[in-house]
Amino acid sequence: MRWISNFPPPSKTFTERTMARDIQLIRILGEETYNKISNSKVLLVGAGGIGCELLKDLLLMGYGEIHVADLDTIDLSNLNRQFLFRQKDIKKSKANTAVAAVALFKGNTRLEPHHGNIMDVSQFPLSWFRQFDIIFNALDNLEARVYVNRMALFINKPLIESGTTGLKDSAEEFIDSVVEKIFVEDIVRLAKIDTLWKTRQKPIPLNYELYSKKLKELPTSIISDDQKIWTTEENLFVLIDSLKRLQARYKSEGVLDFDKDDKDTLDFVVAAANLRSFIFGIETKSEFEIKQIAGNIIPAVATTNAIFAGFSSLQSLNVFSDDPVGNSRLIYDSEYINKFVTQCPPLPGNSNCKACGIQRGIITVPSLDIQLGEIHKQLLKKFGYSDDVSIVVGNNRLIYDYDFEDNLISSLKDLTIGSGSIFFVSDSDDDLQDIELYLEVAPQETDITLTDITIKKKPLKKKESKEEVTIQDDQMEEIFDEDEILLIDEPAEKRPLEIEQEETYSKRKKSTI
Ligand SMILES: Nc1ncnc2c1ncn2[C@@H]1O[C@H](COP(=O)(O)OP(=O)(O)OP(=O)(O)O)[C@@H](O)[C@H]1O
Ligand SMILES: [Zn+2]
Repeated sequence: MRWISNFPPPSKTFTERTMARDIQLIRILGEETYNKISNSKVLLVGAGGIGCELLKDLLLMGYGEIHVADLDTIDLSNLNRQFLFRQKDIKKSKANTAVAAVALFKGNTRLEPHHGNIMDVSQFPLSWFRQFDIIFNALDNLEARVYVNRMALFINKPLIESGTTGLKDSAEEFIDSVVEKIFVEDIVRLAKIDTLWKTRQKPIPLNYELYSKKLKELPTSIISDDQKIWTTEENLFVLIDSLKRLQARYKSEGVLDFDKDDKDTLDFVVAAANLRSFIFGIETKSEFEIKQIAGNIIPAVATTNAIFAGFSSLQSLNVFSDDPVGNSRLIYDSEYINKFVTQCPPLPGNSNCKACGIQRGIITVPSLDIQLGEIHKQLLKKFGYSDDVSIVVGNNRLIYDYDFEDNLISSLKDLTIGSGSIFFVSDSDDDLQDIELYLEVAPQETDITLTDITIKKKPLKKKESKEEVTIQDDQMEEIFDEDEILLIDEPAEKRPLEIEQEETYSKRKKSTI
């Protein structure tokens, strides 16, 4: 990137720094996009691993206003990757702390933290979401993700989604090379960096040759002794044995997740952790003790979070382009061993999908004294449904269908339906598409209003044929040139367990919203 060398040297004051950054941004983005970004207001949901990265990225891109929402407080276990937080911040609100932490480099951006659950309708009603031009998800659970996605669909705002999970799986083809790499080569390299060991004990690489000679003499019974603190050779023995067991299971079961109650995965974690402790002069522990610690492990990789937060922020540039949807890309880890990421165009909606297969709109009422019957009448009139519809509110609470008219004379208040309730209307004749409506109360209005949407006819059901989303091979491209980002320098071959990989991949495609 040549422009860096032309760029003025680091300046001292806040204003100087901010100005310098803006000049840099204009050079990169062009004045038009720069202006659009600096006049945009965005919402970041989640201030965890990805959220901290994303907040930094969005600030550096020069967004005009950023709101950060998170329900949680900071935990000790967050500090390894949620780099905006320090020890002194433990127990404080993530949203408030993240916003305070970036004050030094926030430039001209206005920031607002919100400590709360994004699914809390009283704190975050739909009308609150409307103020934003773009919404970024940096969440760790499906429920909240699906919820924010729905809100974005109700108000037709762009949502940029991101997520990462732990380490990539590899075939673990060669146990020896795994042990050599992790416990010998990497340690030799680390030990050479003198500055790291000024105040700490230097790690000692594992003498693999020496210990591996002793392995044959060991009884397999040690594996079941979870109270004993294993010796170094016992740990190596368990590591190799568990790797073999895991390898065998991988062939039939595919990718295995760590589970503290799964002996094979626990043995591997205990042995690997103890060997590492031995190398670094840390006290080793029994399997029983490690089981308790490892039960809380969060498999998160800081660099992966940083990379995907980067993609997420860059994707937002498409919002300002002339074809936001057409230019957007799904970016995910590559199936190829020497590529880090792959991209493809956004997947088309699936008419069987609860998230994207239905129409969404807003129903506005002047007050909660309105009777359900009036809403029912408006629904039929506006959308053309026959009388035979069913109306469900929230999580599966049926409030009306053809044979259940009792509630029509009740007010919304009496039915305990309030602002933020979601109505799901389906055509019992299966003729017209289903619709989901978000209820808003607007005292300034005099009548019930319904969003202008055209309800289409339902496609005729093919017999049990599920719609499948497939991506053409030529739609997928590798995102970078090989020499730009090459994490592992092996030829571009498919991994040996190609078939399992392919299956996991197609499952993922189908589950993408
Ligand atoms: N309903 C919700 N409302 C607001 N914030 C939420 C909600 N659900 C989850 N969060 C927040 O989302 C954040 C998710 O961050 P977390 O670090 O757990 O996952 P991540 O960003 O995917 O990164 P990592 O993979 O490093 O764990 C958490 O700080 C959590 O409090
Ligand atoms: Zn969908």
